[in-house]
Amino acid sequence: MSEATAVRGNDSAVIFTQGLTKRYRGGQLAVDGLDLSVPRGSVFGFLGPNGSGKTTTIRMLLGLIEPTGGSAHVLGAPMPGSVRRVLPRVGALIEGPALYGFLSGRENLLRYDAADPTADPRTRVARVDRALERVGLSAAAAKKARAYSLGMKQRLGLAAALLQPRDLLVLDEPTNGLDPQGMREIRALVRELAGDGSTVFLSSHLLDEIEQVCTHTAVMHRGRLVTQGRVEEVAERAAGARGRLAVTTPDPGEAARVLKEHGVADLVTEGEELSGEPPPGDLAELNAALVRAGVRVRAFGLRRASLEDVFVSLTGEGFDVAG
Ligand SMILES: Nc1ncnc2c1ncn2[C@@H]1O[C@H](COP(=O)(O)OP(=O)(O)OP(=O)(O)O)[C@@H](O)[C@H]1O
Repeated sequence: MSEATAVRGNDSAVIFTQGLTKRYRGGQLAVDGLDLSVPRGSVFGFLGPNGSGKTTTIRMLLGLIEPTGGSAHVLGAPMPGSVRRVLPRVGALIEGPALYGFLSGRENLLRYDAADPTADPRTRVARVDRALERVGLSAAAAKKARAYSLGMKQRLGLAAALLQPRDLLVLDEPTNGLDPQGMREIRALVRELAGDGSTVFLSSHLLDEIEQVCTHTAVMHRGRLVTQGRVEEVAERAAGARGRLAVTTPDPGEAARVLKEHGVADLVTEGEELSGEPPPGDLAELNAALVRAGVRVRAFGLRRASLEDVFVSLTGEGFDVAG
């Protein structure tokens, strides 16, 4: 059936939850019966609008709060019971890194490394320099952290998560608050980290971020899982295997008539762009029919459904609603 089932079968899930649930003391059901399966080596995008339960889930996965129901396994071990065994193998960046503003970037990392009882002090400096280099902060390493931009602070947080080799990186909204350039840089860095073989689990409320960076995704809505799997599969599953037909033309009225006549359903016209459900059969014929009718076609093709389409079709709501 789904990717999740396959992963369960071959035991390669780095994160695996069953019925994971968190009800806060005030009664708020923040996460409701979550079954999550994160394949080894994936860049897994945990997607949902603000308030959909992402941070609560991450906090449970890292053993920072106790679930009120269900179970969570991280790197094969139950959480929060195995925190001591699991956390040294997990690099985490949650809710912005905690930094000392009066220390330089390098000094912050040296301190961070010194707080890790498993870190060998003799190799500390080399380790810190390698991490700084990895995130592109070598040149700014001597600057005080308070003079860092938000993007540089995020990089420094990532560097802290990378001091040791990690099997899993957990990043909670790593591009939150960054300008477009900062976002691009952090995304490129995440791709690079994933290329090194660790599994990356990142949360985001940005659909295009997940589409650009991730191999897999799980979509949350009001504490519940809406769908999960490979990004392309998730997009296809909800919108039908073929996606939507998209036509650009300066003759939208005539184009709409021809498309309808040829069985294109759910037709939407926005200026010179038309889109609709493609009819069965050869689309080349449809294109030829447009041209025969005198429609000047600028572009004609199938557009893959976006994660936004998926979210809207599965929840009946736009993505911007807060849970
Ligand atoms: N400590 C808490 N006590 C009570 N309710 C909480 C607590 N933390 C979060 N919540 C509620 O639980 C729900 C899920 O919040 P959570 O922070 O997990 O969502 P999120 O998807 O991470 O959103 P955001 O991106 O805004 O952080 C929200 O309705 C939130 O108000």
